[in-house]
Amino acid sequence: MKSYNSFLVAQQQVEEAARILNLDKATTEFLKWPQREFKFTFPVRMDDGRFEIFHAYRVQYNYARGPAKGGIRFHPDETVDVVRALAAWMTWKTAVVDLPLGGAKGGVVCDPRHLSQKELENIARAYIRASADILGVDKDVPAPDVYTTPQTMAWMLDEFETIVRKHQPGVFTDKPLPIGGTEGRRDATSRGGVISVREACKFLNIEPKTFAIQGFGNAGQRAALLHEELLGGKLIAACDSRGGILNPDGINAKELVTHKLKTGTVLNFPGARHIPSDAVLELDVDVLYPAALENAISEKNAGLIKAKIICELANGPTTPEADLILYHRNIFVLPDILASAGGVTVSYFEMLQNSGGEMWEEATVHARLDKKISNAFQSFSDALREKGVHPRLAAMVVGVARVAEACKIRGWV
Ligand SMILES: NC(=O)C1=CN([C@@H]2O[C@H](COP(=O)(O)OP(=O)(O)OC[C@H]3O[C@@H](n4cnc5c(N)ncnc54)[C@H](OP(=O)(O)O)[C@@H]3O)[C@@H](O)[C@H]2O)C=CC1
Ligand SMILES: O=C(O)CCC(=O)C(=O)O
Repeated sequence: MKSYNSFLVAQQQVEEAARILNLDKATTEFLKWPQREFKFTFPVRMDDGRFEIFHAYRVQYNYARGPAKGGIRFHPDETVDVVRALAAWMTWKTAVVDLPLGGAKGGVVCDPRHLSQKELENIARAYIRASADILGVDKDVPAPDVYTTPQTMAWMLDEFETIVRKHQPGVFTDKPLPIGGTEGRRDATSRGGVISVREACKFLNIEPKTFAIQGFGNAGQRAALLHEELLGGKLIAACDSRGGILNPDGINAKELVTHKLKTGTVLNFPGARHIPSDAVLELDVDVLYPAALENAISEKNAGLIKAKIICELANGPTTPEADLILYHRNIFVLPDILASAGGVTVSYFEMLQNSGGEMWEEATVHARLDKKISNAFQSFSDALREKGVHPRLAAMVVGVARVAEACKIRGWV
């Protein structure tokens, strides 16, 4: 099977957008690379008394528009190139939703599924001891990503504040509420995605009656609940890393979330039959939500996809070859840098509340998020119409143009 280097994919996407925008050579080259990247190696004491050595990264891709921003992932397959790609996509994502932020991402090579809570805490704190000097409200602001949670942010914030010896809640977002988190952040990624599906359905004149979800963690679970609640559709299939389930008559999203939280998997959900995880991508549904990892949709399966709309809650789930196949098959891709921008948008609201000592009502967060995503969809659909390119390229054109403009105004290129 062909393997993908996500960073090469991210660089190719910049080149394509730069060509449409007629960017000069220096600007294009500058935007193809991270401005700063850090590699950390640290020992952590494990529950059995041994020390284990962990490798970790933080990539600050571009900060022309504001402090670098993006999650920290704990995953066994993490590499510097994956983190670079994720940091690049954060840069275009914050620009597409027009936030005064740059893009960053971090990662620790580890498998949380085989670590205790104490070991995870030790890793989180060690990561901050290694990186504290490059983080800050006006430098770089992390958040959770795959296999990290608000609890991870709480440990990281505590370690950071112990080092700097003052309260700095805005240095981490998607924190638990009692230490400065915001209402509405936990489901913000999925809420943003579902809002973008609502806008796409108006744009395409489609009714989002049935949907399937690949990946059933934070983003996937909340998408299941919110699609049902806001758009009224029926969930027919879902999967996680252990396998998938299908029930064409419909799966109650709330019951499936409860089942997943109780048993750790979507498997054995009453009334549904088992299917391979990847089969969830190929079902005949109105909307497909990839909500797991990169490169799930490639030239291998793009020809088999039957969804009308693909809403990319995951970062980088579709390869460039698949983008073209889907475009020519008239399947509408809501690209990650728009569809998954709800999370960072509400993270920005959290930063605003932390700096002003405010606590917004949940309804305020939801209304402001809706406005941001709806406006971003408008810029994206304008670019689609004006440039006549496939959806990811249209979104990239919006994001890259804004970042390039900020670099130029600063006199960088
Ligand atoms: N959290 C956020 O705010 C944001 C997240 N994203 C992106 O959304 C995606 C999911 O993140 P999030 O929900 O936070 O992460 P979680 O760790 O909460 O969930 C990840 C899910 O993906 C599943 N998974 C992993 N590998 C596979 C596979 N091969 N096939 C099917 N499922 C798989 C996991 O399965 P299992 O449960 O069995 O481990 C888990 O259910 C990532 O791409 C992330 O970068 C994007 C924007 C913001
Ligand atoms: O809220 C954040 O800063 C993290 C968002 C993120 O990591 C993402 O959008 O991929």
